[in-house]
Amino acid sequence: MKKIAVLAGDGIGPEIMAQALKVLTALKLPLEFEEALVGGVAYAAFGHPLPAEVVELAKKSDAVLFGAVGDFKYDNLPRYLRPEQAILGLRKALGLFVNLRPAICYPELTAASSLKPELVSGLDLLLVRELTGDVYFGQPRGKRISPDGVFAGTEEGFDTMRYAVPEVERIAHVAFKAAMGRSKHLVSVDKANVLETSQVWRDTMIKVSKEYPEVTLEHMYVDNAAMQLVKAPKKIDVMVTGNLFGDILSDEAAMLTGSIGMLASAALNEKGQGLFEPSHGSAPDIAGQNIANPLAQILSAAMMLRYSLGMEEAAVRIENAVKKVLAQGYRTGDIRSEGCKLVSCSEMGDAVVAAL
Ligand SMILES: NC(=O)c1ccc[n+]([C@@H]2O[C@H](COP(=O)([O-])OP(=O)(O)OC[C@H]3O[C@@H](n4cnc5c(N)ncnc54)[C@H](O)[C@@H]3O)[C@@H](O)[C@H]2O)c1
Ligand SMILES: CC(C)[C@H](C(=O)O)[C@@H](O)C(=O)O
Ligand SMILES: [Mg+2]
Repeated sequence: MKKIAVLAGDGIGPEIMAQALKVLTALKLPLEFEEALVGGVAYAAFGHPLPAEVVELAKKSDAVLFGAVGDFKYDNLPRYLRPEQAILGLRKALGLFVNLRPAICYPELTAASSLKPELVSGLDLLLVRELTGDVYFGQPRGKRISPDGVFAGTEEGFDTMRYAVPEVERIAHVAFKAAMGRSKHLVSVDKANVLETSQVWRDTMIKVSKEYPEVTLEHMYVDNAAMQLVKAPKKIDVMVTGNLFGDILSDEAAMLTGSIGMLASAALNEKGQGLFEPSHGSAPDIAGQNIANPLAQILSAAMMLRYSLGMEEAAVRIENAVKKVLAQGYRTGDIRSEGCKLVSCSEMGDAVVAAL
């Protein structure tokens, strides 16, 4: 029996999580689920977005299935109490430095993509994002009275962008291994023309590339990468980048697949333990209406079966069921197209269960 920590969170989190649980339950796998509150709902109940018990639950579980956290009503809380700290805190506490975000454009969704069908048809791009370093976690950071410069004496915010060589090495190995199993072409994204952090990143990528002579390593500045993603995304197969650039580029990549509601995400540590969540947020604008797309959450559950639980066959069953419901014409509002069968969030979950 494998133990899954189920952390649905805020906004659409509980709505999409219910669909993923429906699908997992229908597969009759040896899984037991333990639910807990995180994010804004945990702050409201316990005064903290990530209670210590939840970290313990996550650590002793075989995997974490995460929904989404956040609500604009918490925007004025200090950073350490904001709902987003739940996901950031879990990534740090579990050492989840690998983030895999596959951007796959299913044939039926080429019309829903933000790009012309010919640019995205057949798209299957893997974004490998470093997840526990960079400006997200670098110290020092804070707010202070500016000590120098033109704006000295005024309030300023500051963060520290940093990457240590071993930190880049370990994500580089993940990315090169992924490239070895695919087209043997790796694009590393940085801003080495401006940032010291990126120079360390690039030098380390070049050093690690010597261990993978079959892989062609290409470097791209992040501004160009943002452009290439919409110009010719199929020229990119595996893309590796840091935490901040990866966050931004993954939302951009999501729109090539038709919707942010299609982009699954796996966060893994050295032991293969993982947290699985859709790449999108809590979508407060559509929460409570049963209209969110649950497919990224359902596909994240499939990634959980594959990467943390060794249940490849069940993962493939879910992915095939998703392909089937799309072929059958079922669409939530975000991926609707002419002639489709427009369904609610829960109806989409039911359709996937029926298609298993
Ligand atoms: N991992 C996470 O938990 C996570 C990720 C991103 C953002 N957030 C948080 O979520 C909150 C809202 O952030 P945001 O609005 O910038 O980003 P968002 O991803 O929540 O929403 C952006 C847009 O995409 C739409 N959308 C998102 N998911 C969808 C789905 N499954 N189906 C249909 N439409 C979908 C939303 O309706 C919205 O219009 C913020 O508090 C933010 O910090 C959390
Ligand atoms: C909610 C936020 C902290 C998170 C991030 O920036 O990593 C989200 O945008 C994501 O992409 O998972
Ligand atoms: Mg993001």
